[in-house]
Amino acid sequence: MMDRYKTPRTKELEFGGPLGAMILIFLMPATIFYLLLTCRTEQASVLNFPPPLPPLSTLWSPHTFLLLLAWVGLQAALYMLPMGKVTEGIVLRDKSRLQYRINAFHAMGVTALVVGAGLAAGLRLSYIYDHFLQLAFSALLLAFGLSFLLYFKSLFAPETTLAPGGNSGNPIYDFFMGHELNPRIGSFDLKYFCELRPGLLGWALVNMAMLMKETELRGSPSLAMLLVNAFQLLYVVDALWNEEAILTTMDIVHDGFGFMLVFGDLAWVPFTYSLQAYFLVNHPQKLSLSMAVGILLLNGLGYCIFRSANSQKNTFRRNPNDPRVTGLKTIPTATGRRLLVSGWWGFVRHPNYLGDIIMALAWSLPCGLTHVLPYFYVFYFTVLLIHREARDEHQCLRKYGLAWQEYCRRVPYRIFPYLY
Ligand SMILES: NC(=O)C1=CN([C@@H]2O[C@H](COP(=O)(O)OP(=O)(O)OC[C@H]3O[C@@H](n4cnc5c(N)ncnc54)[C@H](OP(=O)(O)O)[C@@H]3O)[C@@H](O)[C@H]2O)C=CC1
Ligand SMILES: CC(C)=CCC[C@@H](C)[C@H]1CC=C2C3=C(CC[C@@]21C)[C@@]1(C)CC[C@H](O)C(C)(C)[C@@H]1CC3
Repeated sequence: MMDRYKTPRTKELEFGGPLGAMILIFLMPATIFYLLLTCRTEQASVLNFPPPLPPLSTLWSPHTFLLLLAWVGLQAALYMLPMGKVTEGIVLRDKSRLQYRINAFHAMGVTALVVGAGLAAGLRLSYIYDHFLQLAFSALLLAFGLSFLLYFKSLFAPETTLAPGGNSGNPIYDFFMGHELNPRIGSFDLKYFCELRPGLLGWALVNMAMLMKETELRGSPSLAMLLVNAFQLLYVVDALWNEEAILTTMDIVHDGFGFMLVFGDLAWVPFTYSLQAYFLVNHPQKLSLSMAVGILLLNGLGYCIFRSANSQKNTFRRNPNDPRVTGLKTIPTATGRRLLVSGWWGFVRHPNYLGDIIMALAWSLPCGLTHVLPYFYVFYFTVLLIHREARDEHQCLRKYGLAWQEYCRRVPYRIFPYLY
């Protein structure tokens, strides 16, 4: 009976299959250290050979590792507190639905109070800047450790609970993509927890630490640093406020919880997304008021597109009869669900990605035009979203068939109008 709910073998492998997965398992950590080490040099030039990696005895610090564990522990404790509502995820293969607690925004409020109290008591956040490489190394160890434990756990998981994207039978590929879809310890959902809390809040905390360090060095924070902090904090707050929307993303619905997401959430996000702020500590930039206003407007434009496109689709998916979306044109599909073909989703096929990429540019511009390094996020993110868009199109074509082809005919551009 349960056999028909078994997750089928993953046939179409992504990221270049096991070899691609193996390369990424080495490349992702190497990229973090390359970026951080280059950023610490005076020239911060991508043309120079990167400085050598410090010896392991310098990178490993039990103190920073314990601090990292304490941070993740605090977030885990806040996740378990019975505050906020409980909601249901999408219907799973075996027709069940998992329950999720929606309290990331509350967790952020409590975290802000804890950090605020710490600062009042003399806590030096600039410790994070001073021990940035050690912290990144600790996060790397934590991510590898958790990924191995998750893969081991998945070997004993029922076949109905495996991830459609990470059940190839190749251990390296499945370790990377994630073998189990929603690994849980009791009601504690590890993927859902990691996706938003320790990494995203960690990113905001790292940015604030960079601002504190700059203030210690120069007496006051620069306009560029304030803009980077404000823009990225808005993005983090937005993600936590709209926590429920994450339950329908590819990461939660399709991808397992393996190295890609574990490392992405716990190490990649806090240590590469904060690169602009890290760069500004040692490479101060003069920003005129008119430039700052221009960048502010660009970020506002990106954010408006990102937020209204995401909200339009989420509102439509939750209730197609909601008055905010009833005026929009749609295409019926064989699944009974409809596709929007006007409004933001009639402009390009991924308007939310367009808004996100515009914001990415606004986050790097405060770092000036003299260095390429702080633009890493723009390059990486454009590649990530182009690849993600192709993965999503593939899944939508499978799901909606002819209706998807009709949508592509009526809305020909994927992300950038008239370009791509
Ligand atoms: N900062 C970061 O590092 C990252 C940020 N992001 C951001 O996360 C957000 C979510 O992105 P992501 O999860 O990739 O995907 P999307 O929110 O774009 O969701 C894609 C899904 O939307 C539905 N859909 C697509 N077209 C239509 C349409 N015309 N009408 C109605 N429904 C449609 C389909 O699912 P269905 O039909 O089943 O509902 C499709 O699978 C984005 O804003 C993205 O920019 C993403 C990755 C990394
Ligand atoms: C190959 C490689 C570099 C993989 C790592 C990718 C991950 C870093 C990203 C995959 C999807 C993500 C999402 C967010 C952060 C980055 C990762 C984990 C996200 C939490 C950022 C905030 C957004 O508002 C979001 C909640 C929509 C988003 C979800 C996807």
